[in-house]
Amino acid sequence: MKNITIATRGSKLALWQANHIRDCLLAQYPGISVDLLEIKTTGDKILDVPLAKVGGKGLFVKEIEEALLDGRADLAVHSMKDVPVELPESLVVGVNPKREDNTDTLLSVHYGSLDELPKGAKVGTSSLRRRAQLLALRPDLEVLDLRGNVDTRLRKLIEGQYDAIVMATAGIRRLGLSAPKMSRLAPPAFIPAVAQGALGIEYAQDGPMAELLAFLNDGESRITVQAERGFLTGLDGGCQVPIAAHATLDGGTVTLTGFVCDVDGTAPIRMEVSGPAAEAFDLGLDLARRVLDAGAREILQKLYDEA
Ligand SMILES: NCc1[nH]cc(CCC(=O)O)c1CC(=O)O
Repeated sequence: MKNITIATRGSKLALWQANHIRDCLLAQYPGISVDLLEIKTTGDKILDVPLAKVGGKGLFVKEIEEALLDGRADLAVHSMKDVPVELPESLVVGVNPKREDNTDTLLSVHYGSLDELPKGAKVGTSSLRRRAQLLALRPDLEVLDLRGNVDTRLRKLIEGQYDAIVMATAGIRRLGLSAPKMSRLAPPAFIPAVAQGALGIEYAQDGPMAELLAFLNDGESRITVQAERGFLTGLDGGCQVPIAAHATLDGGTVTLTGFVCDVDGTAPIRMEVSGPAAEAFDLGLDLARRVLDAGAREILQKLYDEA
């Protein structure tokens, strides 16, 4: 193939990620050309409603998958965190490039850590997972909605609408963003979202992309993402519920921590499992079953009924 088209969202982060993969392709295959096709997704259009209330899975990928299915694009670069567990039948996310730091970061103008925030401080995030874990650690905080692209969120912080905001460390690093004070919110106290920090490349299963893109896959990233997505699959959860997971790989053994709690941070359920890397996805499914039996079933049912 001489010309390759990458479908991507138009946000700064999405464009950085698509351009990163474009650069990798150009370096690997001198002489090819790579174009970006920018696509506006439902998630990009609905900016005034908290994501948890918009509902539905795959808000950031559906229109992009349509471009893959009708041949307008050859591949799509996604934040793996935004990719639902169910894909259209003929498409696969067959490649996970090397993963960035998967933690969250607290950004603030005045406060260098969660402990330093004054009583009742306003913290911005629209993620139920971040909200719940913030409240579990600091029940006094006032957690407020915060939508928009990564740079919009940072602007709202600097303007003084919030005492602090929480964003994925990966997005901050990729865009080279900073705030006067930054501190990492990391496991075991603060568990990341499933697949946070990972990219996923989606393409038609039967086409030439699998072979062409194979060099971009990172084995360790693929395995940790598989374990975490197994957990998400077993919980039948989208990003609209407080679900968190964190996998690590040591030799051939993957260790997965799974976490579910109520939206106010109460009734936390945290469990861990270890097993062979080759069974990463099934380990995640197993852990989900155990977490459901330990009380997560009631928590999630309540949230889905309200949605
Ligand atoms: N839902 C938006 C989204 N999807 C992926 C990232 C961050 C980058 C990543 O996790 O790879 C973000 C922004 C954020 O959560 O702060």
